[in-house]
Amino acid sequence: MREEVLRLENLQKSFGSVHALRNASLTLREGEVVALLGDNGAGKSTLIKAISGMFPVDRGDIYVRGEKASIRSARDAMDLGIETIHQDTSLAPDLSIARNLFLGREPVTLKWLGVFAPLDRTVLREAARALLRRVGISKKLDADALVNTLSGGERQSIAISRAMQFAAKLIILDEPTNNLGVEETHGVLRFVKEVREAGHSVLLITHNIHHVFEVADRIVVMRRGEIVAERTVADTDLLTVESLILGVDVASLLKDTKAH
Ligand SMILES: Nc1ncnc2c1ncn2[C@@H]1O[C@H](COP(=O)(O)OP(=O)(O)OP(=O)(O)O)[C@@H](O)[C@H]1O
Repeated sequence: MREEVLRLENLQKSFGSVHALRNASLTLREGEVVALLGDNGAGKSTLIKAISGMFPVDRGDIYVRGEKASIRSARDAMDLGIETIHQDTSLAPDLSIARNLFLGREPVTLKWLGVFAPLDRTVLREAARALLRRVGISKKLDADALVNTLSGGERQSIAISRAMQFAAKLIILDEPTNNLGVEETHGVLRFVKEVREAGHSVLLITHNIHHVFEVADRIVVMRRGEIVAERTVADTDLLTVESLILGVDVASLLKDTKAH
């Protein structure tokens, strides 16, 4: 069996009287794309915020590659190889696309005697162009353009490209194709597949079930803070997944609607 990348054991989180997470347990393995599904308010964002260090859980444990982890900040999560792209993702608006893609990890040139130059703009620009080509957004975007000149969808593509380029083990994508055009959406889905082939894992939150069937290996469904079902994509179908999300038998609902 493949190596375990992340294991959540009985996570609980309440906001006042709202139980956003109730004993949520989940395991993700190397090279696996898991789609986290659920209706509005099911607890998906709360779960990924707990994994990405945005707030602590009230109870429960998180294990990363078999070791119990204490994730108290986004930095802790990144140091453990977990990168999260949130819906309201933040880039540095006054810097270029190229700078944003490599923020904090700018390529350096090895000078003779082993001295590193602080930032090689030529290498940076070329690496940025190659990355934009891979995501399929190179036609429209110039690596030197400032991020504050981009649309919301374009910014999302840049943030996703950055995470996919650098994430060590696990990438969490929160509604990654929201606001994206057709070409950008295909670029992101293709990139998710590539990331899996390279042995990384992806936790994908989306309301688009068609995307789930295109890229995910496994589906995990949440309702009212609980994980209520897990299925491999190969062993399920659209109607079953919709029924699990809503907690009703969608097939018989459709039959009843036709009968009336
Ligand atoms: N900071 C907060 N303060 C109070 N309640 C919160 C907070 N964050 C989430 N909740 C509540 O916790 C529950 C789960 O919310 P969460 O955002 O995790 O759901 P979700 O599955 O991500 O929903 P959506 O698909 O609409 O984004 C909801 O009832 C929500 O109102």
